[in-house]
Amino acid sequence: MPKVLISDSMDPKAAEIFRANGIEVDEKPGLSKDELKAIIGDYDGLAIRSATKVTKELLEAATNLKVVGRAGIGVDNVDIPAASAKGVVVMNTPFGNSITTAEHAIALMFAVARELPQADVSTQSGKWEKNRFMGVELTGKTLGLIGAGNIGSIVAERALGLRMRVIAYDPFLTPERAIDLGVEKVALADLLARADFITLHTPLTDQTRNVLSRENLARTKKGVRIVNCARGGLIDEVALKEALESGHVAGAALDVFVEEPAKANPLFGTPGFIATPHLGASTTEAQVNVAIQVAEQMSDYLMTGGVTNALNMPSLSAEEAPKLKPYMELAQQLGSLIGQLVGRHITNVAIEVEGAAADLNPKPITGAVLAGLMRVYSDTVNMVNAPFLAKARGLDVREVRHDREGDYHTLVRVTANTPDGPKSVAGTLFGNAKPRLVEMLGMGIETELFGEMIYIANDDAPGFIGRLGSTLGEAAINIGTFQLGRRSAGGEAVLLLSVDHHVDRGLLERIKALPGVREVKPLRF
Ligand SMILES: NC(=O)C1=CN([C@@H]2O[C@H](COP(=O)(O)OP(=O)(O)OC[C@H]3O[C@@H](n4cnc5c(N)ncnc54)[C@H](O)[C@@H]3O)[C@@H](O)[C@H]2O)C=CC1
Ligand SMILES: O=C(O)CCC(=O)C(=O)O
Repeated sequence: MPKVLISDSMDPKAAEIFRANGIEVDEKPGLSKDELKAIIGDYDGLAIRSATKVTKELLEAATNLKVVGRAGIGVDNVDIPAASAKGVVVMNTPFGNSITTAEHAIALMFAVARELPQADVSTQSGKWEKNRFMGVELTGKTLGLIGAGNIGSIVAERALGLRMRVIAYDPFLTPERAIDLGVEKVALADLLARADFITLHTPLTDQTRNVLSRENLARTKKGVRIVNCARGGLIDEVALKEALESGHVAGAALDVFVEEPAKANPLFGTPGFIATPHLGASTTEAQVNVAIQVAEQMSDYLMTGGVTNALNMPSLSAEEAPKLKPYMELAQQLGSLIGQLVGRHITNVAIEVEGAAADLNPKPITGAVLAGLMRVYSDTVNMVNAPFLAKARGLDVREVRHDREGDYHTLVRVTANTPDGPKSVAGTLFGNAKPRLVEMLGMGIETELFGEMIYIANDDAPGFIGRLGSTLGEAAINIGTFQLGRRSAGGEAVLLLSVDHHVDRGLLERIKALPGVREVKPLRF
């Protein structure tokens, strides 16, 4: 039974869903880094929000971990390259809290326009400072969105409803989408110069870090009001404090900070400044959404291999997964066979699909071929880390999709280029479900690939099979299946046999010494 740890506070629905799926679950929010490291080795899955930091160090201790699920959007608390290298899938829930976070941005925009928190503190302290709190209307003002993805788009929609004019800086926003949203796509400099309000909705990346730097803050319109419900690090906090103090920025509301939890921050106490403790996603609705979604996605992966919203491997929809599963098994077997045949001498690999296979998403098939192939380098390789391992080894991978109709209704062929020339293997599915090898090194041969097998290349000559049978019999090795293929009568032949027992090196040497044998290799699937 797989085990999942929920290490941040999460709606109880998550644990319910894990249990309903036959997964054991422990809920331990608030563990220290060392406490988490000490127990993480027991778990197959880790469900988190933003407090848990999934570092390289934690991943090294996570010897059984298969999946990290982020109940939320931002994954800057997960070292994704390290997770990928370890073969751990990282998933998020990209939509569950978008409306809630957009609403928080709108709420902060109102709060900063009318200084609501400051007015509340003043009023409850017995002052009646009607003249102190002179606000501004949102109607007719220009809102500048930095980032117009899911959350930015919802903010735009709401702001247009409030009769604001919306301009957006987002290099990935297409002109068509901008028209659909009713926003004007602008350059950053234009946005800074024109916006009365700026809200930020991008992830924190090397490109977005400090997007509101000291220089860019200086380029904003005097009296601008700024809201950040995305990530700390998008704004230079010290420069923002100084801009608030000088009056260049009239107000700022931040939900996110460079250092979180933000127990102390340069901005605290600055006039015109409002803070919330990373509450963007904190509504009952959003927390239920993300808890359900993350638990369903993780359960699906742990119990069936289905992949949704993964950040480091191709997704497999519930519709695609059953169709792709036998292909992935076939692809993994073919990758494994070619890897075992040619060892580490591969410089590039081509994965060709034709017939029914050509209509499928090629990425999972490629991932599975590489997972099989890269086993020659590592025992811990899987679909997640195989493409990274292949890249690290400088393996050039090509996907080819043929429209032609071949001899088989569906076919996957894997060709590896080696210093001795190209070597290929191909397979099909019997009954759309059972993987079968149908071609090996250019010769037709039909067999399942399973358990312990022996590959022999030999001269096609009378008496060979008898001698081979006797050699195996003398070693008390029982043959399970036995398949032959040959290039031409009396020419090169290949033989694939499955055996019920492990074949030791001595026996392989004796087979190799038989007359007519060109090559012998043990295979394991
Ligand atoms: N405060 C909170 O509790 C929450 C914060 N968030 C934060 O909000 C961020 C945005 O979330 P979504 O809208 O769902 O993500 P998204 O991926 O749908 O949108 C992000 C947008 O940023 C744009 N972008 C990327 N690089 C950019 C750049 N250099 N300059 C300008 N735009 C750029 C992208 O093109 C994309 O349209 C998340 O990454 C997360 O960090 C999300 C949920 C809750
Ligand atoms: O889980 C939370 O409260 C934070 C949500 C968040 O920041 C995100 O989804 O990116």
